[in-house]
Amino acid sequence: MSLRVTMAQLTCPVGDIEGNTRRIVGAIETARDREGAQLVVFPELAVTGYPPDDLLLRDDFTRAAENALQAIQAASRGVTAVVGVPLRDRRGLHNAAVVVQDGRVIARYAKRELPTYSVFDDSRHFVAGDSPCVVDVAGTRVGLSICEDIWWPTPAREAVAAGAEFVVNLNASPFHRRKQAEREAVLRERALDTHRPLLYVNMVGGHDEVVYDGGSLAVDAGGTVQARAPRFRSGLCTVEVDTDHGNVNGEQSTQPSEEGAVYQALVTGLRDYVQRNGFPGVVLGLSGGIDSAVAAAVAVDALGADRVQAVMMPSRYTAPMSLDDAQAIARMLGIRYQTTSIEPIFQSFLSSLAPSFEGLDPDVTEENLQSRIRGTLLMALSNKTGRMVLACGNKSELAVGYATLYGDMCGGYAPLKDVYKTEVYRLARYRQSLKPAFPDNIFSRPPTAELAAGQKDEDSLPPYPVLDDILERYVEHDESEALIVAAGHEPATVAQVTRLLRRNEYKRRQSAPGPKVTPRAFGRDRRYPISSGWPGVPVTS
Ligand SMILES: Nc1ncnc2c1ncn2[C@@H]1O[C@H](COP(=O)(O)OP(=O)(O)OC[C@H]2O[C@@H]([n+]3cccc(C(=O)O)c3)[C@H](O)[C@@H]2O)[C@@H](O)[C@H]1O
Ligand SMILES: Nc1ncnc2c1ncn2[C@@H]1O[C@H](COP(=O)(O)OP(=O)(O)OP(=O)(O)O)[C@@H](O)[C@H]1O
Ligand SMILES: NC(=O)CC[C@H](N)C(=O)O
Repeated sequence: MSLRVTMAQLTCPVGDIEGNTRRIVGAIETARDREGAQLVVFPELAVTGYPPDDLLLRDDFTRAAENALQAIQAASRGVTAVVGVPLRDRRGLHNAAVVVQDGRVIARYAKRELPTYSVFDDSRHFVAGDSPCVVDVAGTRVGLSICEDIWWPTPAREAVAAGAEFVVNLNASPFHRRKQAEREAVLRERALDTHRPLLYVNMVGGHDEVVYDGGSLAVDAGGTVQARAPRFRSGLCTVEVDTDHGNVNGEQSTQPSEEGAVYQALVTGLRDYVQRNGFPGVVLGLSGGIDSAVAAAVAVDALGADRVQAVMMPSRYTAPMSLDDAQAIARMLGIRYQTTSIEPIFQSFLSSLAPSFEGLDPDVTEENLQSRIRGTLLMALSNKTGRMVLACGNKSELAVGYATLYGDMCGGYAPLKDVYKTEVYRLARYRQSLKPAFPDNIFSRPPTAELAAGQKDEDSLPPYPVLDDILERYVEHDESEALIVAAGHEPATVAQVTRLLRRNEYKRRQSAPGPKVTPRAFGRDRRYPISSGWPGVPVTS
């Protein structure tokens, strides 16, 4: 027997039940009429988008999602579709999949493994299912599973024990570096365990702090990937599942490089944040440094050059080279560019504060004032034009608090929030290889905040390759300080970095959201207390 199945790799914005229903109905019709599909499989919670978070606590929301099934049901004449939707039964609310066939609902399946780690919070809203679900589609028995289910052995094993000839898996699986390889390894393990083909259908698009990268997969019973859908692009991917031989026939689309995937995740995250929140464009401070240069390139690739506005705001500390480089970046990217000196405002602030600061030496206070003046000017431009401000800081800076609250941290979205400084350089090189966007200077100049005379980042912080390695070990791998020292880092440097990391949780908590691209991002993913007595900070009460 063989079954023609369309993996509907859709974009499903959270809360847009009406729009998602339209997209699902359209995909069912196209899959049936154009692709000749007998079965169409959608991503996890395609009706509501994922994760709807506490919208799920509202009866009116879950009822609207359930009502949407009527239109989807009606569209299923002559075909079978598996659609992700929250469903309530007498046990509570489930993260469910509904099977519609020929205008009728023929089965309901409740997700069994509810992830409550990383960015996921399924147990907060859902009750876990406890049994497999196998449906008959044109004489072939198909087992159902939802996202996290496939990362564990039991759900697929039990579906096969209940007669499934292959298993479909509905996903809302967020991107991070090397995630696709992790998925392929898990699917291989599951196929080898069950001796059945598996179809893995993922979502596409940016939702606040996560990005779905698509890349739906079809794996044969021997665990070999036989079809790969494009990454970061919505569309239909149709495969033929041969259940007699445990084989799958489909197309292999070209996959991006590791750097290309991270860059596309940033572009997708920013584009969808701006679109879903209705901004006409973005505005950013362009300093001539590498962070704002890469943020500007991401914005151009996400929105088009005409929706990106850059402002150079020089002070007495701005080197002529910074002005030249900022102008060159703006010209190469083709974006609107203006120069607004902060000097008169800075001068006026200093005069107003002079009586209060009498007898006190200049310090970081005066540095931060410049940054806050820039933030204020950018917010004024935002208010006047409707364009959202981009915060251009990177993960290394945010980790150690090397950023100014209400200054360079000001903004609605931070595209580089989960990108270490060393990765910013790699992304800049990747982007430059596609189409020149930056003058060579930005690769060779030592990073500087230019908030004081002759300032360099490395005066305050360890060299970025050292800093980033310590951060990755501490943040992503939870390594102890002793382990990081044993890996070859200076004890004093490790102590400095981890102390700064712990002390700056308050700053990160006030930072703009940005797209997760590492296995552990600040924000929804890494949840640490702000006030904490661990380790060894005595609590005074
Ligand atoms: N636990 C806590 N909970 C809540 N609030 C807390 C807090 N601890 C301090 N604070 C508050 O935070 C303030 C300190 O934070 P903040 O004012 O940001 O200032 P701060 O962290 O002291 O300084 C900002 C640093 O970022 C550097 N930097 C690097 C690159 C670029 C830029 C730029 O701006 O372009 C800046 C700059 O050179 C400086 O070293 C304190 O004065 C206090 O008001
Ligand atoms: N002179 C300036 N004009 C406009 N914006 C600025 C200026 N200086 C700083 N900014 C803004 O503040 C942010 C933080 O500055 P920071 O120096 O950390 O980054 P950068 O200049 O982009 O890169 P680098 O760290 O490599 O110098 C910048 O990304 C930019 O958005
Ligand atoms: N929505 C989910 O259940 C996702 C969990 C899964 N392990 C993933 O990230 O791919």
